[in-house]
Amino acid sequence: MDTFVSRKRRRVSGDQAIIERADPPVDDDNDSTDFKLAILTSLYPSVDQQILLEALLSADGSVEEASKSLAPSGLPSDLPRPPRKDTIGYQSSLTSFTLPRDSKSISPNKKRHLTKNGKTLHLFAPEDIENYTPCSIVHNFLPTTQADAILRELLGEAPSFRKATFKLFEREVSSPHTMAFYVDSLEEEQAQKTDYVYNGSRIEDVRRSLPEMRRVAAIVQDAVNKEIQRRIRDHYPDGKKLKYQSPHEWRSNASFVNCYDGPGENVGYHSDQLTYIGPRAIIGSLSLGVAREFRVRRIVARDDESHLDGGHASRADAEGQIAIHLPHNSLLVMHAEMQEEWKHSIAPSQAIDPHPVAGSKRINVTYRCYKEHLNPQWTPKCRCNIPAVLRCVQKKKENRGRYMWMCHASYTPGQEGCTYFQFAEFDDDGEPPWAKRVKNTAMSMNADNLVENVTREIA
Ligand SMILES: O=C(O)CCC(=O)C(=O)O
Ligand SMILES: [Fe+2]
Repeated sequence: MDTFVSRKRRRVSGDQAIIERADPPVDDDNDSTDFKLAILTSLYPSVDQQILLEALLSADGSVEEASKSLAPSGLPSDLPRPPRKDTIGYQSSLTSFTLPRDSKSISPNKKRHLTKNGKTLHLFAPEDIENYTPCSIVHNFLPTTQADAILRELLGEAPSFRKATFKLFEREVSSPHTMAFYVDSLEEEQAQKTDYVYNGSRIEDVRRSLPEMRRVAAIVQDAVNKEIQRRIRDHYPDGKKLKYQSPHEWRSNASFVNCYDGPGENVGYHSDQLTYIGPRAIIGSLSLGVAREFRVRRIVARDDESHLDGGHASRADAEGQIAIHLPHNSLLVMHAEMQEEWKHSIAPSQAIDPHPVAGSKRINVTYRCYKEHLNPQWTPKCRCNIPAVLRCVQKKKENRGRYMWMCHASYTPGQEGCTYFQFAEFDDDGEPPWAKRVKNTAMSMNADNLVENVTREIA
């Protein structure tokens, strides 16, 4: 699972070599509100995020105080509770929203605030979603029987899913939902267990993709490649792929499967980790079972006031929270501009409509394309001798969009690490300087295998 919380990084003083600066020009305050909210969410999974946020604000940002105010009765009595709506088929907080007639051609990159007074814009129609967010959606994606088949297959797995845990100042905190990680081959399974590092630790429970997951992966792959081409043609400047976006076919070779059991389970605002999927990554995300709300919001640099419209708009309006309704059997494609420029979450809900097969559960499969040249055997290691994490500067205007390799501990709460930092270089196709070497090695290994097989056959 990706890091879905962040924290204030420790600052270390003193001169350092350029490649190991203690104070990289990055996101020093990296969304501490999101982080605090994630802690509160993990402590009070069934309490609405809005209520948690109110508690946090009333407590001047102190998680401890906010937690105290929430603890005795479960809910502070003077906090507003969002109204309950009993709309059939939708999460309760979803409301219909009519966009202006001329809205179709507005690119999501245009600086126009769609949300006002911090309100959430709710989108349902595919054309609105692709025009106003970095995502596109395909409803009724699989034949009905196949959607049910993969849902049943994964519901069979879900009881053994685990919450992602992370250490926070000597305390273990867990994500308010469960998940598991799947890869296609035995070789990949072994490499994942021994080489790959996520939030500073290795994943012990790496699973092999199940038969229906594999069949669906092939369909997802075709659909994602089509959606990528359509996006490039219809939405990107001059109909060209973005800088750092891969020109190669998108291939699904790993997936995280998430399970949200009941309305309270959720995942806080985050961007997916780029370490193994690279810059301008694309993710295919299949939703099954209970319909839930996927929220996205733009990342606004902390020192960038330009979005604030001369003081007339708030930061919340500049971030522009948008809710995308994800019904059963829908494929959401997170396009190349998503992870670097936007954050996403699954919001806790007040009420859900039970699904005939899944009951109270939503299952989500995020199909990912792990890059061979980002296998940890090739990427930089920090001074703790752990593969460095790849991050993109999001919150500081000055270096926004630049990539960097850094010690994982800088972003893992409660963990001590080193101060390793290095700007990451990629060519226009998102390939690091060592990519050619990786290709040559792979080619010579294939040639060796071929010779070995032929020799064996002759003998
Ligand atoms: O459940 C979802 O739709 C999103 C999950 C997610 O963001 C993730 O796995 O990184
Ligand atoms: Fe994610």
